[in-house]
Amino acid sequence: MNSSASRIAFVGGGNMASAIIGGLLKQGHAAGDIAVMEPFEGARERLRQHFGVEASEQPAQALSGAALVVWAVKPQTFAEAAAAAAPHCAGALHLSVAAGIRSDSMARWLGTERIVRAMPNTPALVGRGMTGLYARPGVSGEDRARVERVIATTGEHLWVEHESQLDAVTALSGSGPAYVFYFLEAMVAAGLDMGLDEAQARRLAVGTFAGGAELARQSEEPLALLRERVTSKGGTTYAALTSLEQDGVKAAFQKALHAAERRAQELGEEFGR
Ligand SMILES: NC(=O)C1=CN([C@@H]2O[C@H](COP(=O)(O)OP(=O)(O)OC[C@H]3O[C@@H](n4cnc5c(N)ncnc54)[C@H](O)[C@@H]3O)[C@@H](O)[C@H]2O)C=CC1
Ligand SMILES: O=C(O)[C@@H]1CCC=N1
Repeated sequence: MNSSASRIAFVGGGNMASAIIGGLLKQGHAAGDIAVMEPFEGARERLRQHFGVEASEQPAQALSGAALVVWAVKPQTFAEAAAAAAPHCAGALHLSVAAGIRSDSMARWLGTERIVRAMPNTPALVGRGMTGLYARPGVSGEDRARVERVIATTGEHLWVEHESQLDAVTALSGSGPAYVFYFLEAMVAAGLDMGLDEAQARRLAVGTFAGGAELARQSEEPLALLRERVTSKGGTTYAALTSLEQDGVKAAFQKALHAAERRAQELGEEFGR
């Protein structure tokens, strides 16, 4: 087992851990400096084959000597994983991607204040992630910079000042890719109804989302103005947007994000004890 300042251990080796490990390796981090604690043999084997990293169900093996421990387990299993892992990660900096689990709970379980929470999203898999970060008071600038270096391998990040804001980040960008896919599914289905084939409809819908998002990114103008520029008086866009408004889609969408935020709060309460 290695022991070095660049050694990173993951607790949980599923989707999010894989996205971050993929980003680290692409940026030149040595596979030999990454280890994963993962209870399922199938998942361990996939990690070894795919990334060439060490994977073990034994906390001591996976965690000892890690300078950074990344928590990528479900909120429901965090407490159980922490009980097994805590004795083996003394002196480490901790980074959690779990939705809802508060840093207060982590500090209690792990006996340290060196905790940063992150809320990434799955476009991290292709280097286009958007991650919100929160550092517990007292986390040093050096520790923040270390976390930034890891997260930067998966895309962009932004810091929030208050931990409660991470629940909003979770609702907006953490869950957000699912909303994008949901709208894409609806656009593709409509395209099929109107006589396009699946491949054509998918290409048009995905290209439009990517292009619209890029235009918004490069523009400093209000989003409403970008929308109005598409909307000719008495034209097709006007017809579509009027139909959406009549059906209360914008209000329903905002309500949906509040439901996600509430669920993040509940996860923290239910599984942070
Ligand atoms: N999937 C997503 O879009 C996002 C997920 N998250 C958060 O990331 C965390 C992980 O989510 P996913 O990677 O999607 O889940 P996942 O189910 O793909 O991965 C979780 C892994 O943890 C392992 N595990 C279960 N019990 C364990 C234990 N006691 N010790 C160590 N490992 C254990 C499981 O075998 C599994 O491989 C969650 O807390 C979720 O809230 C955050 C942002 C986005
Ligand atoms: O659905 C969830 O709970 C996780 C957190 C954000 C995205 N997936």
